[in-house]
Amino acid sequence: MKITSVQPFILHVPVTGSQIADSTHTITHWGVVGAQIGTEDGLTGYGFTGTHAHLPSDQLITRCIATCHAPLLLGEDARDVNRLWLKLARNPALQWVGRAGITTLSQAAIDIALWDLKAKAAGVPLWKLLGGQVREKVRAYNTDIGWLSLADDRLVEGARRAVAEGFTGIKIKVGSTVERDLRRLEAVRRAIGSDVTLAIDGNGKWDLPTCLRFCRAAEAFDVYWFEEPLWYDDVQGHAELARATRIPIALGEQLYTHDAFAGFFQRGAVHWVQPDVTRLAGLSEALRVCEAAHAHRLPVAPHAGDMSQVHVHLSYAHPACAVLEYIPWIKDCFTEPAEVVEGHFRLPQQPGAGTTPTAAAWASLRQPVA
Ligand SMILES: O=C(NO)[C@H](O)[C@H](O)[C@H](O)CO
Ligand SMILES: [Mg+2]
Repeated sequence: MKITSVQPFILHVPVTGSQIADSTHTITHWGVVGAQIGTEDGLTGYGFTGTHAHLPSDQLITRCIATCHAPLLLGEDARDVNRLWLKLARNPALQWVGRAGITTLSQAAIDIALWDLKAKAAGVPLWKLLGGQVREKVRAYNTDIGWLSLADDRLVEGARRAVAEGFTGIKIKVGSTVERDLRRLEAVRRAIGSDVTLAIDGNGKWDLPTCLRFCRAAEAFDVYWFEEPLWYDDVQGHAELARATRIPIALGEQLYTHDAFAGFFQRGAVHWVQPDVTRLAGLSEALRVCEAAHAHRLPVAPHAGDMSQVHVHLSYAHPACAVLEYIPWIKDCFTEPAEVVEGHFRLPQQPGAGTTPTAAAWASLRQPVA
């Protein structure tokens, strides 16, 4: 299956309600920045990374795809996913400028497109290619009702709505002030009752004293996990917090390599592991993180950088995966949207990795790649 073309693309897709915010980011669109890989036998694979739709930095990624990674792929056999992953990740010049960052976001799009091709060539959904269904259902939790930009009453109303729609888990954002966030956490727990899992996500904003003060009070509300409480690379801080609170610590959406996860595993600084194929240079590295998490008996909850289009396949096929994030912004851009029915992700049926855009999205949402 010889690679004959590698074309970058950028789609900018509106978020729910025109703008959302967490403790660190305020965005109006999600960036689907990817690669379309053509082969001599007519199959086309699609892969993408996830961004905050900042066009100049999206174009850094597409330039990396077009000028750095594409020349390493043309003429190669698309089935050689492992060999090509190493060829790109260990290319001396590219390794020198970026073992983490633009080059890994660019490689994420390439690697996912190669897995899409592999599954399409086999005529099966990716979860089948990864070894088949290891669980009957994949439970969803809804993040799209928990933004920090929502007023208290809208937050509580959205939590109630998600539960009424069948979600058995939700996640709300924290990272404003301890007092405000505790008030919102209590109001949401009161509204949804004790049977719905309620996670919180700080997106790395607070320092350790603030987290310690918040967790002391927050433990009363049965918090399912505290996601990214501290700065993304702060292993020591997360290890101290993990020992000081009964609230499980979740992290991983900002980590670029399985080595970065290893540091948190070794220090007991994480309980819920959140790899993201769109940041980890693709599915190939995310699988290594899932294997490592499983070896440490830690559950995996992949981050929705792909809005779960690819992670729904991973979650059906890998024994370490336990629950999956639901953010619906981009699902209708794809020929098989990652859908949630009665609180669980539907099992994908189409051949491929769930990354094939619809003609309408391809035509209406495309942005210039250079
Ligand atoms: O942290 C997250 N999920 O767990 C979300 O990806 C971020 O909140 C969004 O990208 C908006 O910045
Ligand atoms: Mg998060």
